[in-house]
Amino acid sequence: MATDSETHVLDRLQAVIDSRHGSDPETSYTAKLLDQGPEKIAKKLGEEAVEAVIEGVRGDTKRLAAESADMLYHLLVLWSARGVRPDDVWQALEARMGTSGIEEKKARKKLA
Ligand SMILES: N=c1c2ncn([C@@H]3O[C@H](COP(=O)(O)OP(=O)(O)OP(=O)(O)O)[C@@H](O)[C@H]3O)c2ncn1[C@@H]1O[C@H](COP(=O)(O)O)[C@@H](O)[C@H]1O
Repeated sequence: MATDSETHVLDRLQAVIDSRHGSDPETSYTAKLLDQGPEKIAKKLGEEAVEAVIEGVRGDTKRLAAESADMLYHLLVLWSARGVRPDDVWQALEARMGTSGIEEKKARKKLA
């Protein structure tokens, strides 16, 4: 069985988020978000993404890292609300490894 240090923090965070379905929104921010539904969570993710973009443009690396963490947390909450499994995303990324970004772009155009 994998220990905490062997399991990626995103997978551990996803497990905590998943466990918050049905928890008290007064004591859990995740439960509060999940109660509000995927549309509200997606809107919140958009706001967090904009904050990360702003720090990316400003170039403050510490603030960019902090805003990136906020953004990733909200993305994981959205995955949980919509039933996307992190492994699905990791597999999509794995499948693209070894192909260039340009090839990936051409493949997407063919699918469209
Ligand atoms: N990683 C996070 C995390 N990142 C950001 N946030 C929260 O996201 C919110 C973003 O701040 P904002 O100012 O944008 O929003 P806000 O004004 O607080 O909230 P809104 O009313 O606008 O929605 C803050 O309240 C942060 O605390 C997080 N809340 C929880 N987690 C993780 O989720 C776990 C479970 O949290 P609970 O469900 O709260 O127990 C925690 O142990 C953490 O590991």
